[in-house]
Amino acid sequence: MSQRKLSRQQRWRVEKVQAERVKRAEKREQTDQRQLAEGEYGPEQLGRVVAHFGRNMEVEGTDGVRHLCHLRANLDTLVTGDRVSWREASDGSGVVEARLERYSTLERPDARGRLKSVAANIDRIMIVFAVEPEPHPFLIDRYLVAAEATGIAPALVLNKMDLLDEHHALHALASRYRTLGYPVIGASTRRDGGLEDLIAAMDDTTAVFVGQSGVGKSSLIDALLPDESLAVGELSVDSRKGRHTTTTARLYHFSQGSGALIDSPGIREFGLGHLDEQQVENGFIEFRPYLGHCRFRDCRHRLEPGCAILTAAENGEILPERLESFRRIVHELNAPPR
Ligand SMILES: Nc1nc2c(ncn2[C@@H]2O[C@H](COP(=O)(O)OP(=O)(O)OP(=O)(O)O)[C@@H](O)[C@H]2O)c(=O)[nH]1
Ligand SMILES: [Zn+2]
Repeated sequence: MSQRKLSRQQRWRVEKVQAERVKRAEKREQTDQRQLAEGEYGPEQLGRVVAHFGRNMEVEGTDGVRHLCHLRANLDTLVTGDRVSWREASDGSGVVEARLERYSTLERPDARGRLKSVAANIDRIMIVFAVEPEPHPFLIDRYLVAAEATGIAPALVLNKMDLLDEHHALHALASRYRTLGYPVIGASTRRDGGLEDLIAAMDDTTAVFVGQSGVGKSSLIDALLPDESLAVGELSVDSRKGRHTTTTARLYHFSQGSGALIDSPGIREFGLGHLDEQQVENGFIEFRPYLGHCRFRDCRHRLEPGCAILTAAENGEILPERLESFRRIVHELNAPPR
């Protein structure tokens, strides 16, 4: 082995030449990769995230076919319901290149109490209540306020119509909400054609179903979706903190009509989280024309003189039941349950 001692200058020159070689090689590789990518991936196309697991997701193309995709490194995390631009690889998998702007998001607090998006581009929050368990108007109002705070239009679904008799007080309740401007859609999973109105009302929309336990959300969803679609949704995910099971929100298409549903246990619990006082005020849609017209700017609509909300209630423009719900929700905010 010949040992040649290089002068400092020689060594410097060799290093420089080598560095340039490395640089050229890197550049060539990048170009190769780009060419490879151009060749390997098809053209950009639109799609929708129908399930996601960290940086991997299922994307449904405009042809309705689902592809396992990964996310380009520089993109933020996506959520179910996101509309994306993606490209298909020769093996049927794909890469998501960009996210289209979201027109709505559903958020839930994470373990640390920070709000996190769980689903995007939802058109309707379907608040399910039922003939039994007997619905409490306060709870319906609570869901309505939470829905209004998202900017996503709520609708009410009165389920178990097969148990409803003609004189039932629920007719009055339904008409109260219709008068406020909310659609109230009757449904029954126990009656032929009992879901027709619901299917029609949800055409061309992506919805979520929320509502208290026992109102029949699972039964409705089972009846609306094609048989094979329910056994999915759970996936074990490795994270640095260890292995745990997460349940992702999933988008399903109805077997009839053109409606779709995004569902997960977390989404079903929507509406029970924290709201601030201003969201509560604004969540009572019939209060809106009066807000800002009270004598005191920080009026809380209790006993204050010159309160526009109280005056409207005295004049019959705001129902006493709704004012009562408002007070109860505000009270809960200030004295949260233990
Ligand atoms: N009579 C009648 N019963 C129904 C109807 N839909 C659901 N049920 C019954 O109501 C009960 C509750 O239904 P689920 O679908 O489990 O209700 P859920 O809202 O999913 O309840 P959680 O899973 O606790 O959130 C079950 O015993 C159903 O069989 C209906 O349209 N009519
Ligand atoms: Zn007031």
